[in-house]
Amino acid sequence: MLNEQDLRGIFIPVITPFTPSGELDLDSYRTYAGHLVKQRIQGLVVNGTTGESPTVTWEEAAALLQATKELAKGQHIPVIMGTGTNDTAATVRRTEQAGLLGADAALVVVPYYSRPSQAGIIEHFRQAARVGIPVIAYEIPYRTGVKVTVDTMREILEIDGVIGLKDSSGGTELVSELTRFDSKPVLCGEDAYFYTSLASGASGGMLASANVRTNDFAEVYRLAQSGRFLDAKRAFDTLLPLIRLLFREPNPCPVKWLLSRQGLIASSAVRLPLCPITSSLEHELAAYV
Ligand SMILES: O=C(O)C1=N[C@H](C(=O)O)C[C@H](O)C1
Repeated sequence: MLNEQDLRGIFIPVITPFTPSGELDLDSYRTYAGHLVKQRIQGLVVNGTTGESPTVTWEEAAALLQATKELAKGQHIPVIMGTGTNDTAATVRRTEQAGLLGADAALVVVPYYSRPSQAGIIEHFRQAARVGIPVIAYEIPYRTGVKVTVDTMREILEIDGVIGLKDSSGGTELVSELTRFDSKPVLCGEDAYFYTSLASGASGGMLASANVRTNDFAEVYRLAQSGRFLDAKRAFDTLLPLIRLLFREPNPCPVKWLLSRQGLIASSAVRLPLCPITSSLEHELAAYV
């Protein structure tokens, strides 16, 4: 199981490879994730946004978790599983199942679509944390449709069993306010803000773009951790053009295209409503193959 102290460094939200006809491609997954576990990373996240959780079935996610656990075991890399939905009871059930399947922690997104009150959001996390496996809260208002305030997030982080936050709020208010008072760890989940978040108190990142040039992201983290912020910024600046391309069209379509061109997965297929990337983006991304 993961604890607060382990929530530092680079965590990779994995993609879910499909065959061109849309079936789960576990052979590709093993090649790709087998490559990732040899990089300078501190954890893997299955069934996150990058893993196309809205269109991956729970049975497929369970198969991915099992494959990931097998690959990560030898390297002692923890595996986190996305279990959050917009239904508290379903989230609790999934978090229980993730624990039984051997996940080291659950990533629980702020409940989306129904736009609950701040009190409802706190209660959602309280119930998920009661399951007994470590919970990482995930704030991503541009996807959920509801914004968690700093005070609410402070309360969520005080819940026993919640070990930290993945912050994709697209700013530095949460990370800088929360870490001012010795809070539980905050990981950056907004790739273009990675350096700024580290400089504002983040303890690492959970970053889709770190699927590519993984060790360069690890180096940005290492430099920031050793207090070499100018060097960290310079290193991060070299990654920014790639990050911008990877988020020009919906994540994870560009990342999958690049991984398939690098030969790590057999196909860049995505499930609708996600679409293959445009040829103009392909053209620009080709420089990173
Ligand atoms: O899957 C994730 O975890 C991430 N999802 C974000 C998103 O697609 O909105 C991006 C972040 O890099 C990691």
